Amino acid sequence: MKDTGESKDQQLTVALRIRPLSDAELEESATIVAHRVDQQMVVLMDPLEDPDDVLRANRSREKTYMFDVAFDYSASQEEVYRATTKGLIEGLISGYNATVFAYGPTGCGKTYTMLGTDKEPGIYVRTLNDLFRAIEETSDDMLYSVSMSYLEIYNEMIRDLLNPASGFLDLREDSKGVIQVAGITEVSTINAQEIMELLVKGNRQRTQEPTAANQTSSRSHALLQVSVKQQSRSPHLQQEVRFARLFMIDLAGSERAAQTQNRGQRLKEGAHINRSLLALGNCINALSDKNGHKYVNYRDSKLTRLLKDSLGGNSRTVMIAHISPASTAFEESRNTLTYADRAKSIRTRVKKNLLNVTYHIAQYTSIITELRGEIQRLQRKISEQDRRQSSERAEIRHVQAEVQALSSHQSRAEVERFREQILQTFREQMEIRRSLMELENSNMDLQVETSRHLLTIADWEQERSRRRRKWNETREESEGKEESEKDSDSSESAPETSETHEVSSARENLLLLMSEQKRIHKQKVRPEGSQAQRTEELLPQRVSCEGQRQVLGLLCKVHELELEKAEMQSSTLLKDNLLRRKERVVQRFERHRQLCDKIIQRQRQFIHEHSLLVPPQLQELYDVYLKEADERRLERALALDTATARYAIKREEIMKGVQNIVVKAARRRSRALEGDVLRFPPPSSPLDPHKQRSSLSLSAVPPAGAPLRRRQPSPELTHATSDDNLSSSTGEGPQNGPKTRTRLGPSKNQTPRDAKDSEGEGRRRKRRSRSFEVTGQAVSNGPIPQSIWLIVLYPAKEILGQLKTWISRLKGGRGKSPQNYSIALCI
Ligand SMILES: Nc1ncnc2c1ncn2[C@@H]1O[C@H](COP(=O)(O)OP(=O)(O)OP(=O)(O)O)[C@@H](O)[C@H]1O
Repeated sequence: MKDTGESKDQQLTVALRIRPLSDAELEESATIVAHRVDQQMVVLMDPLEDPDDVLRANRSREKTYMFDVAFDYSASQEEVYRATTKGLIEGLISGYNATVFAYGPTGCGKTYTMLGTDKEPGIYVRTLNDLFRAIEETSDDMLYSVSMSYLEIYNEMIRDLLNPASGFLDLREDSKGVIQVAGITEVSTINAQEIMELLVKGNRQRTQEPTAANQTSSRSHALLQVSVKQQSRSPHLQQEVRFARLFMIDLAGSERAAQTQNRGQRLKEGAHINRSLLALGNCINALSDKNGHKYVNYRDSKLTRLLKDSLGGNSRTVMIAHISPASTAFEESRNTLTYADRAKSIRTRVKKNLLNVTYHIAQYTSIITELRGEIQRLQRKISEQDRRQSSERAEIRHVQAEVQALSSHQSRAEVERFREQILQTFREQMEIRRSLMELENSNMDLQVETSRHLLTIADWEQERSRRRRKWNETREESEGKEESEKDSDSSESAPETSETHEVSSARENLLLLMSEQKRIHKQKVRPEGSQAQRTEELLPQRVSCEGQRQVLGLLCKVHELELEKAEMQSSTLLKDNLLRRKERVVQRFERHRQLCDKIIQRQRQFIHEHSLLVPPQLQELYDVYLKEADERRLERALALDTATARYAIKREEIMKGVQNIVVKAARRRSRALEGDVLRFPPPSSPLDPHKQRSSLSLSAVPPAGAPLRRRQPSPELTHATSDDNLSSSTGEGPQNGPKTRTRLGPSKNQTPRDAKDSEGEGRRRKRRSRSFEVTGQAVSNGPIPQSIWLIVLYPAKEILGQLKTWISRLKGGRGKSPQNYSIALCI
């Protein structure tokens, strides 16, 4: 705050108030020695002066005092207030400090003047009322702020009367030299009623004790401070902010011990009171020194320190001195009048406290300057932050680039690792596929071997049955003949029934082959936890990059094509195998046909050389047989053609199916790898022949059923393959009638075992050639043996025609019954 008001000296206003005689004074028959002569003059008469004293006859017993205003007992509170304090209010709201304090001996009416009674309120209430009234009158234009504090100095200690619990407070002097009470309660309000309540509350806290001089003697100095701040409501460059404070002080009264008859605490209180009042008197003396050189010791008491500004500083000050008119209080009245009279000469330098425009502009300029400086500082800070952020961003970009490069390197390494895994998986699948092919081939060979051994056993059993039957028939015939023939029959023994070494060896081999087949079947079962399965499970989780998906997708496509190629090679091999077997069958048939030709030629030769007659029934049977043989030969040839065609079609379908599966798997995998979601079908084993192949197994294992259909001959082909041997040996048992079977000799491709078997077969053939008989009855009643069908499958027409000829000759040549003819056919 800058004090721009011009200071001017102002004399301390001193008023004197003479209270009425008290009841006690009246009882003491005290006379009135203090008189108010006029509004300013007071006369004090010495009651001890003897009027009859001649020596002092020229001397006046009266002493006259002039004050700014004087009141006697008839003066009302209102008059006192108007004459002493009311004029301060205008100055207060204009920015002038003011002080009103009541001074005088105990019981002379100081508290009465300042505080008053409910009916006759004192200066406190009236001042506050007028202050708030003035504020209210000008509040439309001006903005006010009023605060109040209230304290007492008791035994040289300061107490906050608005908050006594705060304890004793200290005095501090601020930088401008103004005395402040540290920690004092300062209540801000513009409500007069509220401030009155605070005043009453504070007065209740003030220390008052009865003494002999005053039943309500104040034992402390009381200071009520009201601060007023005022400024115009309208914003204006010339706006002033005024600030002022008003002290209203009710001092404790000086007292004489004899008068108050105080003891103990009261006496101690009186001593403190007198000491502080003495300090105040000294200050007044000093301040009233006309030369103005006397030192003013404000620091002697807290009272004088607080009144420093009021007595000698920036304040309009009013001193209201109180005296008793009674003669008994003459000394105190005289002292009071003396001090009051001296105080009149005290001059203060009054200045208006205000914040004016100049101060505002300067302040704003200062603030603007400070703000500009702050803005520049912040701008510099922002620039530094920007530079730091840009450098950090560059660093981040650099780190990101490094991380990206590293991650790209890692990504490449990861893709390479995946590629290796996929390659390993495909290698594994290829190996598995090769193994499966080998197993299938081995299985087929085993089946051929098994069929061959079964055939050996069946032949032996058939032969055994035939021998038994023959032996039984011979025995029956022998029993029916004459006794003369008994000798020859008795020599015939039962046929051999024990197994040959060949048969027992076939049985042993059969067992071995069956166990081998079981082993192969187990090997075909999918091993658990293969690399392919693990890769299949991990790959979708690992692949996260689009590039990786594309690379791995292409890799999968390449290897799917590789597997497709392997599949086709496998199919080609199987086809070649089948062709080779068919070729062997054809070769066997061809050898059989040649053998039949040879037999028929020899039979013709035999019949011709021996001029044998063929029974008619046999001739008819031969005719029927030749006719049916021709038809069946054609049907067989047609069936073979149809079977071949069907096999080709089926093979084609299987190949297409395999290709479709391969293509679908490739598309699915490509979609999975290239699509948003890398979805693989539920894990399945590429080795499990009973499941669909997995996504990664590609064409390694065909779907269930397909390989079996492809690798097993069709029903039509069964007759032309190894199953032909099996069915011919087991499908038609010996009880169905005589059965001939053609066994082929060892071929170029035969193994030693095959050669051995062929030798056994040769021996059997010899045996059959000796004992095999075909009668017309047997041929006509029983089904046509397949072996005979095989014999006549490829005979030339000429041979058949010749056969008809000699059969017809047999029928009509010798006239014998057909039953009596038997033709031994060496097959
Ligand atoms: N002008 C007056 N008119 C009527 N009664 C008065 C007047 N002045 C004082 N009295 C009465 O005199 C008595 C003492 O007054 P008061 O307590 O105000 O004296 P005091 O100076 O404050 O004393 P102390 O210094 O001991 O506090 C009170 O009962 C008061 O009512």
